[in-house]
Amino acid sequence: MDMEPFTAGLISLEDAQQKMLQQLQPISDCLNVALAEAAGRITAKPIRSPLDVPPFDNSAMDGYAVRLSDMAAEAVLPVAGKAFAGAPFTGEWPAGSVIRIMTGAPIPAGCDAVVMQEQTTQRDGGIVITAPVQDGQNIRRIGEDIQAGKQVLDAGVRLGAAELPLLASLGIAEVSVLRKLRVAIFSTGDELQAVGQPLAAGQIYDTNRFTVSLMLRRLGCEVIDLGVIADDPAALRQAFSEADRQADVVISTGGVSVGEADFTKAMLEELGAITFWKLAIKPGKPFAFGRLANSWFCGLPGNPVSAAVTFYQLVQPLLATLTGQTTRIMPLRQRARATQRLKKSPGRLDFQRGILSRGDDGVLEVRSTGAQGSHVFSSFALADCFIVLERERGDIAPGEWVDIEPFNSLLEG
Ligand SMILES: Nc1nc2c(c(=O)[nH]1)N[C@H]1C(S)=C(S)[C@@H](COP(=O)(O)OP(=O)(O)OC[C@H]3O[C@@H](n4cnc5c(N)ncnc54)[C@H](O)[C@@H]3O)O[C@H]1N2
Ligand code: MOO
Repeated sequence: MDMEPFTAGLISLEDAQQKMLQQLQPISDCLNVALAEAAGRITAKPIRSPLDVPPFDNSAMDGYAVRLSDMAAEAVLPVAGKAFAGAPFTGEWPAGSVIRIMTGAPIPAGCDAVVMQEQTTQRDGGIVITAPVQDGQNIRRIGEDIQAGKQVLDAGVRLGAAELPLLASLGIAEVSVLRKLRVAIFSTGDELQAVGQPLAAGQIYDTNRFTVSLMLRRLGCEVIDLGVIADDPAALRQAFSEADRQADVVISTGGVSVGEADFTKAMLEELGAITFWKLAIKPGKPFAFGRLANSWFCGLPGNPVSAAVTFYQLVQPLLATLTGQTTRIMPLRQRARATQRLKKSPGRLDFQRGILSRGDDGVLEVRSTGAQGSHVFSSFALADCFIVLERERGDIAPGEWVDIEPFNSLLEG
């Protein structure tokens, strides 16, 4: 097979993820926050419902509350009163009559069923029911959705628009969440200039610290930004130590390959211990992971696409695991049909950037964003998914099936 050179000895993404995640112990420090402040936070404990939901039997329809014993063909039933959501019927309910009832209103005592308005006609100052009535129809029973005491959320759940309204519906005003993870970041490279400053000859703008800090904030972390560190062992040693003192996780970018100004891996070996270095993925090969005295260390490659891809594929599951999350740790993969030729050298697992669409036959299809170099960040701005191409595969022909991972909120606008 025409293997890409220099891929022997690289570890697979799955092995790397497993080696990394199995070492981690989730944090446990927690605090109570008001529900309105809890978006993006992670539950520290399972949450149980203090209430039955619904809290009382109520009507699912606008119509009439009836007793089955009052039902008779063609009978004209007078309306004895009204029940609204928030204003129950509390009077006497004479035999042979019905109660007008609105959706959400408490079911009057003795009521067997609710008949929707459309299945009645008005006659002689009362109503006639025009369809058969089943015992219990259109009544939403107390506790039908959630019973008091039932666990509604696990520990380790990120609170978003699906979870917070549920807690609001249960009247839970405060929730116990994990403290934010503290993540220290720095970029390495003598060539890097901060955005907003003019570029001198040979300089480029620091993209990676922007990417990493944005993704960390989206994941709800507290970011400790140590700036740009020169390609100098003494400066790096100091940055590593300062970051390790302050953070749960330290993330650097650049200097992790084999060049003469690449000191990241040596620093990790000097101040801590390497778990692995060099993955069989493209982009992102020189990613390094290990332990410092107090924190976990991720050395992301300098190329901007490589830094973003390794953050997405490795740092994201690391942060999720450190906060006790157990579901949706890995990006979801699906199959799609390639609409065009995709260039691929065997040897590494490729994460190419793609654009999804539906074919005329309704099948999910994917096309490339174009140039896939690990310095071509414009490939992200056009893309809405990764095209994940297995290690051993070569070029993909039009019509072949490929794995895709739709971008999650880290990469979406
Ligand atoms: N002889 C070899 N050379 C390289 C190999 C290899 O296996 N053997 N691997 C290549 C791969 S793959 C990658 S990825 C890069 C990663 O290198 P480093 O992590 O050491 O990164 P640098 O050399 O510092 O920078 C690479 C590239 O990216 C630019 N860069 C760095 N930081 C930033 C930043 N914060 N924002 C924007 N751009 C950044 C930097 O200027 C370089 O152009 O190594 C290959 N080489
Ligand atoms: O594998 Mo490196 O991350 O291209 O470009």
